[in-house]
Amino acid sequence: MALTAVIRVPSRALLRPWARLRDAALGWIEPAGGGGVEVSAQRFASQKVLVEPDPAAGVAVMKFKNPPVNSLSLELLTELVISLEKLENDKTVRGVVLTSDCPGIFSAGLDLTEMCGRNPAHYAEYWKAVQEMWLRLYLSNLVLVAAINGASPAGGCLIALTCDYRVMADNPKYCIGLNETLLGIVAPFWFKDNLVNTIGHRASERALQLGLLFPPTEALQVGMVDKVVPKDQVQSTALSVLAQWMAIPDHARQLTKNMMRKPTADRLLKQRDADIQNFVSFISRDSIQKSLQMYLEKLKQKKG
Ligand SMILES: CCCCC/C=C/CCC/C=C/CC(=O)SCCNC(=O)CCNC(=O)[C@H](O)C(C)(C)COP(=O)(O)OP(=O)(O)OC[C@H]1O[C@@H](n2cnc3c(N)ncnc32)[C@H](O)[C@@H]1OP(=O)(O)O
Repeated sequence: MALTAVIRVPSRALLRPWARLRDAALGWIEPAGGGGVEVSAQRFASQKVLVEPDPAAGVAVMKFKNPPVNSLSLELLTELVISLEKLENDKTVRGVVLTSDCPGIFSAGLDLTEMCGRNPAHYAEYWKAVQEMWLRLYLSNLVLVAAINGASPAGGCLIALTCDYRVMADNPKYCIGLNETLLGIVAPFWFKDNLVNTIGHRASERALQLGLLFPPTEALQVGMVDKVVPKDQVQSTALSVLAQWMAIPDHARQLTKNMMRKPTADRLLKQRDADIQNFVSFISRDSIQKSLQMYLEKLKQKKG
Protein backbone atom coordinates (compact mmCIF):
# COMPACT_ATOMS: atom_id res chain seq x y z
CA MET A 1 0.00 0.00 0.00
CA ALA A 2 1.66 3.26 -1.09
CA LEU A 3 0.61 6.08 1.20
CA THR A 4 2.19 9.48 1.29
CA ALA A 5 -0.06 11.79 3.30
CA VAL A 6 1.36 13.32 6.44
CA ILE A 7 -0.80 13.78 9.53
CA ARG A 8 0.11 16.05 12.42
CA VAL A 9 -0.46 14.49 15.81
CA PRO A 10 -0.07 16.49 19.04
CA SER A 11 2.39 15.39 21.69
CA ARG A 12 1.07 12.55 23.77
CA ALA A 13 1.89 14.54 26.89
CA LEU A 14 -0.88 16.95 25.87
CA LEU A 15 -3.47 14.28 25.28
CA ARG A 16 -5.96 12.75 27.66
CA PRO A 17 -5.18 9.20 28.86
CA TRP A 18 -7.66 7.60 26.44
CA ALA A 19 -5.79 9.23 23.60
CA ARG A 20 -2.62 7.48 24.71
CA LEU A 21 -4.52 4.19 24.52
CA ARG A 22 -5.71 5.22 21.06
CA ASP A 23 -2.12 5.95 19.99
CA ALA A 24 -1.09 2.54 21.20
CA ALA A 25 -3.97 0.90 19.36
CA LEU A 26 -3.00 2.66 16.15
CA GLY A 27 0.69 1.97 16.60
CA TRP A 28 1.74 5.62 16.71
CA ILE A 29 5.15 6.08 18.26
CA GLU A 30 6.39 9.36 19.64
CA PRO A 31 10.13 9.99 19.58
CA ALA A 32 11.89 10.63 22.92
CA GLY A 33 11.44 14.21 24.14
CA GLY A 34 8.47 14.51 21.76
CA GLY A 35 6.86 17.89 21.21
CA GLY A 36 4.40 16.74 18.58
CA VAL A 37 5.20 14.30 15.87
CA GLU A 38 4.62 13.87 12.17
CA VAL A 39 3.42 10.42 11.28
CA SER A 40 3.05 9.11 7.79
CA ALA A 41 -0.37 7.83 6.77
CA GLN A 42 1.15 4.38 6.70
CA ARG A 43 1.10 4.47 10.51
CA PHE A 44 -2.58 5.23 10.17
CA ALA A 45 -2.99 1.69 8.92
CA SER A 46 -3.85 -0.04 12.18
CA GLN A 47 -4.23 -3.76 12.48
CA LYS A 48 -7.89 -4.39 11.83
CA VAL A 49 -8.93 -1.24 10.00
CA LEU A 50 -6.82 -0.04 7.10
CA VAL A 51 -7.23 3.57 6.06
CA GLU A 52 -5.97 4.69 2.67
CA PRO A 53 -6.28 8.47 2.39
CA ASP A 54 -6.28 10.34 -0.92
CA PRO A 55 -5.94 13.97 0.21
CA ALA A 56 -5.91 15.29 -3.37
CA ALA A 57 -9.40 13.85 -3.90
CA GLY A 58 -10.52 14.64 -0.34
CA VAL A 59 -11.47 11.01 0.28
CA ALA A 60 -10.27 7.91 2.09
CA VAL A 61 -10.94 4.21 1.72
CA MET A 62 -11.46 2.35 4.99
CA LYS A 63 -10.99 -1.41 4.77
CA PHE A 64 -11.97 -3.90 7.46
CA LYS A 65 -9.29 -6.51 7.94
CA ASN A 66 -10.24 -9.09 10.54
CA PRO A 67 -9.86 -12.46 8.79
CA PRO A 68 -11.42 -14.82 8.12
CA VAL A 69 -14.85 -13.10 8.10
CA ASN A 70 -14.45 -9.55 9.47
CA SER A 71 -16.51 -10.37 12.54
CA LEU A 72 -16.99 -7.20 14.56
CA SER A 73 -14.82 -7.97 17.56
CA LEU A 74 -14.38 -5.42 20.34
CA GLU A 75 -10.95 -4.68 18.93
CA LEU A 76 -12.25 -4.06 15.41
CA LEU A 77 -15.09 -1.87 16.69
CA THR A 78 -12.67 0.20 18.76
CA GLU A 79 -10.32 0.69 15.83
CA LEU A 80 -13.20 1.54 13.51
CA VAL A 81 -14.48 4.28 15.81
CA ILE A 82 -10.98 5.69 16.36
CA SER A 83 -10.22 5.69 12.64
CA LEU A 84 -13.52 7.36 11.85
CA GLU A 85 -12.96 10.03 14.50
CA LYS A 86 -9.57 10.74 13.02
CA LEU A 87 -11.03 11.11 9.54
CA GLU A 88 -13.80 13.38 10.88
CA ASN A 89 -11.09 15.63 12.33
CA ASP A 90 -8.99 15.62 9.18
CA LYS A 91 -9.87 18.73 7.17
CA THR A 92 -8.53 17.16 3.97
CA VAL A 93 -11.12 14.36 4.05
CA ARG A 94 -14.81 14.86 3.17
CA GLY A 95 -15.86 11.39 2.14
CA VAL A 96 -15.06 7.77 2.95
CA VAL A 97 -15.64 4.45 1.22
CA LEU A 98 -16.17 1.59 3.67
CA THR A 99 -15.18 -1.80 2.32
CA SER A 100 -13.51 -5.09 3.19
CA ASP A 101 -10.03 -6.45 2.85
CA CYS A 102 -11.30 -10.05 3.32
CA PRO A 103 -12.13 -11.77 0.02
CA GLY A 104 -15.82 -12.53 -0.40
CA ILE A 105 -16.91 -11.12 2.96
CA PHE A 106 -17.90 -7.55 3.75
CA SER A 107 -18.52 -8.44 7.41
CA ALA A 108 -20.05 -11.46 9.17
CA GLY A 109 -21.60 -9.07 11.68
CA LEU A 110 -21.18 -8.99 15.42
CA ASP A 111 -18.57 -11.36 16.75
CA LEU A 112 -20.53 -14.26 18.20
CA THR A 113 -17.62 -15.17 20.47
CA GLU A 114 -18.02 -11.75 22.17
CA MET A 115 -21.65 -12.66 22.96
CA CYS A 116 -21.18 -16.28 24.05
CA GLY A 117 -19.87 -17.68 27.34
CA ARG A 118 -18.65 -14.31 28.68
CA ASN A 119 -19.63 -12.40 31.80
CA PRO A 120 -22.19 -9.56 32.10
CA ALA A 121 -19.45 -6.90 32.38
CA HIS A 122 -18.01 -8.06 29.08
CA TYR A 123 -21.43 -8.07 27.39
CA ALA A 124 -22.01 -4.50 28.64
CA GLU A 125 -18.63 -3.30 27.37
CA TYR A 126 -19.18 -5.00 24.03
CA TRP A 127 -22.67 -3.59 23.55
CA LYS A 128 -21.50 -0.08 24.39
CA ALA A 129 -18.89 -0.44 21.63
CA VAL A 130 -21.56 -1.64 19.16
CA GLN A 131 -23.77 1.35 20.04
CA GLU A 132 -20.81 3.71 19.68
CA MET A 133 -19.95 2.33 16.26
CA TRP A 134 -23.52 2.77 15.05
CA LEU A 135 -23.95 6.28 16.46
CA ARG A 136 -20.63 7.49 15.01
CA LEU A 137 -21.31 6.06 11.57
CA TYR A 138 -24.98 6.99 11.44
CA LEU A 139 -24.35 10.61 12.47
CA SER A 140 -21.08 11.05 10.59
CA ASN A 141 -20.57 14.43 8.92
CA LEU A 142 -18.58 12.70 6.20
CA VAL A 143 -20.18 11.28 3.09
CA LEU A 144 -20.05 7.51 3.66
CA VAL A 145 -20.41 5.04 0.80
CA ALA A 146 -20.41 1.28 1.40
CA ALA A 147 -18.58 -0.81 -1.20
CA ILE A 148 -20.09 -4.18 -0.30
CA ASN A 149 -17.66 -6.65 -1.80
CA GLY A 150 -18.95 -9.77 -0.08
CA ALA A 151 -21.46 -11.31 2.32
CA SER A 152 -22.97 -8.81 4.71
CA PRO A 153 -25.27 -10.40 7.30
CA ALA A 154 -26.63 -8.77 10.47
CA GLY A 155 -24.08 -6.31 11.93
CA GLY A 156 -22.35 -6.24 8.53
CA CYS A 157 -25.62 -5.12 6.99
CA LEU A 158 -26.04 -2.57 9.78
CA ILE A 159 -22.71 -0.94 8.90
CA ALA A 160 -23.80 -0.71 5.26
CA LEU A 161 -27.18 0.76 6.32
CA THR A 162 -25.46 3.61 8.18
CA CYS A 163 -23.88 4.78 4.93
CA ASP A 164 -25.34 7.40 2.61
CA TYR A 165 -25.15 5.06 -0.39
CA ARG A 166 -24.52 1.35 -0.93
CA VAL A 167 -22.82 -0.29 -3.91
CA MET A 168 -22.85 -4.11 -3.94
CA ALA A 169 -20.97 -6.71 -5.97
CA ASP A 170 -23.22 -8.72 -8.28
CA ASN A 171 -22.20 -12.18 -7.05
CA PRO A 172 -25.45 -14.06 -6.15
CA LYS A 173 -23.57 -15.87 -3.36
CA TYR A 174 -23.17 -12.58 -1.49
CA CYS A 175 -26.18 -11.86 0.69
CA ILE A 176 -27.15 -8.90 2.83
CA GLY A 177 -29.79 -8.52 5.53
CA LEU A 178 -30.65 -8.47 9.19
CA ASN A 179 -30.92 -12.23 9.84
CA GLU A 180 -30.97 -12.08 13.66
CA THR A 181 -34.17 -14.14 14.02
CA LEU A 182 -32.43 -17.07 12.31
CA LEU A 183 -30.02 -17.10 15.26
CA GLY A 184 -32.91 -17.02 17.75
CA ILE A 185 -32.13 -13.41 18.67
CA VAL A 186 -33.90 -10.13 18.04
CA ALA A 187 -32.62 -7.14 16.11
CA PRO A 188 -32.45 -4.20 18.54
CA PHE A 189 -34.87 -1.31 17.93
CA TRP A 190 -32.17 0.93 16.46
CA PHE A 191 -31.14 -1.74 13.93
CA LYS A 192 -34.84 -1.89 13.02
CA ASP A 193 -35.16 1.91 12.85
CA ASN A 194 -32.16 2.13 10.52
CA LEU A 195 -33.69 -0.53 8.27
CA VAL A 196 -37.14 1.07 8.26
CA ASN A 197 -35.57 4.41 7.32
CA THR A 198 -33.90 2.68 4.38
CA ILE A 199 -36.47 0.25 2.94
CA GLY A 200 -39.74 1.26 4.60
CA HIS A 201 -41.98 -0.32 7.23
CA ARG A 202 -43.67 -3.21 5.42
CA ALA A 203 -40.51 -4.48 3.74
CA SER A 204 -38.67 -4.23 7.07
CA GLU A 205 -41.38 -6.12 8.94
CA ARG A 206 -41.11 -9.00 6.48
CA ALA A 207 -37.32 -8.92 6.27
CA LEU A 208 -36.84 -8.77 10.05
CA GLN A 209 -39.37 -11.45 11.03
CA LEU A 210 -38.10 -13.88 8.42
CA GLY A 211 -34.44 -12.95 8.93
CA LEU A 212 -34.15 -12.49 5.17
CA LEU A 213 -30.72 -12.44 3.55
CA PHE A 214 -31.07 -10.85 0.12
CA PRO A 215 -28.85 -11.66 -2.85
CA PRO A 216 -27.71 -8.49 -4.67
CA THR A 217 -30.51 -8.21 -7.25
CA GLU A 218 -33.20 -8.66 -4.57
CA ALA A 219 -31.39 -6.26 -2.25
CA LEU A 220 -31.51 -3.70 -5.06
CA GLN A 221 -35.21 -4.33 -5.64
CA VAL A 222 -36.12 -3.85 -2.00
CA GLY A 223 -33.89 -0.75 -1.70
CA MET A 224 -31.38 -2.23 0.71
CA VAL A 225 -28.60 -1.33 -1.73
CA ASP A 226 -28.55 1.45 -4.34
CA LYS A 227 -26.43 -0.06 -7.10
CA VAL A 228 -25.20 -3.52 -8.10
CA VAL A 229 -22.05 -3.75 -10.22
CA PRO A 230 -19.47 -6.40 -11.16
CA LYS A 231 -17.14 -7.18 -8.30
CA ASP A 232 -14.10 -5.51 -9.84
CA GLN A 233 -16.04 -2.24 -10.18
CA VAL A 234 -17.39 -1.98 -6.66
CA GLN A 235 -14.72 0.29 -5.23
CA SER A 236 -14.36 2.50 -8.32
CA THR A 237 -18.14 2.93 -8.51
CA ALA A 238 -18.25 3.80 -4.80
CA LEU A 239 -15.54 6.44 -5.38
CA SER A 240 -17.50 7.93 -8.31
CA VAL A 241 -20.65 8.11 -6.20
CA LEU A 242 -18.63 9.74 -3.43
CA ALA A 243 -17.45 12.41 -5.88
CA GLN A 244 -21.07 13.14 -6.89
CA TRP A 245 -22.17 13.54 -3.27
CA MET A 246 -19.14 15.69 -2.52
CA ALA A 247 -20.17 18.13 -5.25
CA ILE A 248 -22.87 19.35 -2.83
CA PRO A 249 -21.73 22.06 -0.37
CA ASP A 250 -20.79 20.29 2.87
CA HIS A 251 -22.71 22.52 5.28
CA ALA A 252 -26.02 22.14 3.44
CA ARG A 253 -25.61 18.41 2.97
CA GLN A 254 -24.49 17.85 6.58
CA LEU A 255 -27.39 19.85 8.05
CA THR A 256 -29.81 17.92 5.85
CA LYS A 257 -28.30 14.58 6.86
CA ASN A 258 -28.52 15.55 10.49
CA MET A 259 -32.13 16.68 10.11
CA MET A 260 -33.03 13.31 8.56
CA ARG A 261 -31.11 11.13 11.04
CA LYS A 262 -30.93 12.88 14.41
CA PRO A 263 -34.40 11.84 15.62
CA THR A 264 -33.53 8.17 14.99
CA ALA A 265 -30.16 8.44 16.74
CA ASP A 266 -31.77 10.37 19.63
CA ARG A 267 -34.03 7.40 20.37
CA LEU A 268 -30.95 5.39 21.28
CA LEU A 269 -29.06 8.31 22.85
CA LYS A 270 -31.97 8.86 25.28
CA GLN A 271 -31.82 5.28 26.52
CA ARG A 272 -28.29 4.01 25.98
CA ASP A 273 -27.88 2.59 29.48
CA ALA A 274 -31.27 0.90 29.43
CA ASP A 275 -30.43 -0.57 26.01
CA ILE A 276 -27.19 -1.98 27.43
CA GLN A 277 -29.07 -3.47 30.39
CA ASN A 278 -31.63 -5.01 28.00
CA PHE A 279 -28.90 -6.52 25.90
CA VAL A 280 -27.02 -7.93 28.90
CA SER A 281 -30.09 -9.56 30.40
CA PHE A 282 -31.28 -10.88 27.03
CA ILE A 283 -27.95 -12.29 25.94
CA SER A 284 -27.25 -13.80 29.38
CA ARG A 285 -30.38 -15.97 29.24
CA ASP A 286 -29.61 -19.69 29.12
CA SER A 287 -31.94 -20.18 26.16
CA ILE A 288 -30.21 -17.42 24.14
CA GLN A 289 -26.76 -18.69 25.02
CA LYS A 290 -27.80 -22.16 23.86
CA SER A 291 -29.15 -20.81 20.56
CA LEU A 292 -25.95 -18.90 19.90
CA GLN A 293 -23.75 -21.88 20.82
CA MET A 294 -25.74 -24.10 18.47
CA TYR A 295 -25.49 -21.54 15.68
CA LEU A 296 -21.72 -21.28 16.13
CA GLU A 297 -21.44 -25.08 16.13
CA LYS A 298 -23.46 -25.22 12.90
CA LEU A 299 -21.09 -22.72 11.29
CA LYS A 300 -18.10 -24.81 12.31
CA GLN A 301 -19.67 -28.11 11.20
CA LYS A 302 -20.51 -26.62 7.80
CA LYS A 303 -16.83 -27.10 6.92
CA GLY A 304 -16.45 -30.74 7.94
C1 LIG B 1 -35.93 -8.32 23.36
C2 LIG B 1 -34.90 -7.26 23.47
C3 LIG B 1 -33.67 -7.50 22.68
C4 LIG B 1 -32.62 -6.60 23.09
C5 LIG B 1 -31.35 -6.72 22.40
C6 LIG B 1 -30.85 -7.99 22.15
C7 LIG B 1 -30.04 -8.23 21.20
C8 LIG B 1 -29.33 -9.19 20.58
C9 LIG B 1 -29.03 -8.72 19.20
C10 LIG B 1 -27.66 -8.95 18.84
C11 LIG B 1 -27.42 -8.58 17.44
C12 LIG B 1 -26.64 -9.30 16.69
C13 LIG B 1 -26.32 -8.96 15.30
C14 LIG B 1 -25.25 -9.83 14.68
O1 LIG B 1 -24.48 -9.33 13.91
S1 LIG B 1 -25.14 -11.46 15.14
C15 LIG B 1 -24.02 -12.20 14.00
C16 LIG B 1 -24.78 -12.68 12.82
N1 LIG B 1 -23.89 -13.17 11.81
C17 LIG B 1 -24.17 -14.21 11.05
O2 LIG B 1 -25.20 -14.83 11.17
C18 LIG B 1 -23.12 -14.63 10.06
C19 LIG B 1 -22.57 -15.96 10.39
N2 LIG B 1 -21.54 -16.31 9.44
C20 LIG B 1 -21.82 -16.77 8.19
O3 LIG B 1 -22.92 -16.86 7.75
C21 LIG B 1 -20.64 -17.18 7.36
O4 LIG B 1 -19.54 -17.32 8.22
C22 LIG B 1 -20.27 -16.17 6.27
C23 LIG B 1 -20.11 -14.75 6.81
C24 LIG B 1 -21.34 -16.18 5.17
C25 LIG B 1 -18.92 -16.61 5.64
O5 LIG B 1 -18.98 -17.95 5.24
P1 LIG B 1 -17.64 -18.77 4.96
O6 LIG B 1 -16.72 -17.97 4.12
O7 LIG B 1 -18.06 -20.10 4.47
O8 LIG B 1 -16.92 -18.87 6.38
P2 LIG B 1 -17.28 -19.86 7.60
O9 LIG B 1 -18.75 -19.89 7.82
O10 LIG B 1 -16.59 -21.15 7.38
O11 LIG B 1 -16.64 -19.08 8.84
C26 LIG B 1 -15.23 -19.02 9.03
C27 LIG B 1 -14.97 -18.95 10.50
O12 LIG B 1 -15.53 -17.74 11.03
C28 LIG B 1 -16.43 -18.03 12.09
N3 LIG B 1 -17.52 -17.04 12.10
C29 LIG B 1 -18.39 -16.79 11.11
N4 LIG B 1 -19.21 -15.79 11.45
C30 LIG B 1 -18.86 -15.39 12.68
C31 LIG B 1 -19.34 -14.39 13.58
N5 LIG B 1 -20.37 -13.57 13.28
N6 LIG B 1 -18.74 -14.27 14.78
C32 LIG B 1 -17.70 -15.06 15.13
N7 LIG B 1 -17.20 -16.04 14.31
C33 LIG B 1 -17.76 -16.19 13.11
C34 LIG B 1 -16.91 -19.44 11.80
O13 LIG B 1 -17.41 -20.05 12.95
C35 LIG B 1 -15.64 -20.08 11.29
O14 LIG B 1 -14.85 -20.37 12.43
P3 LIG B 1 -13.84 -21.61 12.43
O15 LIG B 1 -12.82 -21.31 11.37
O16 LIG B 1 -13.27 -21.62 13.81
O17 LIG B 1 -14.66 -22.84 12.13
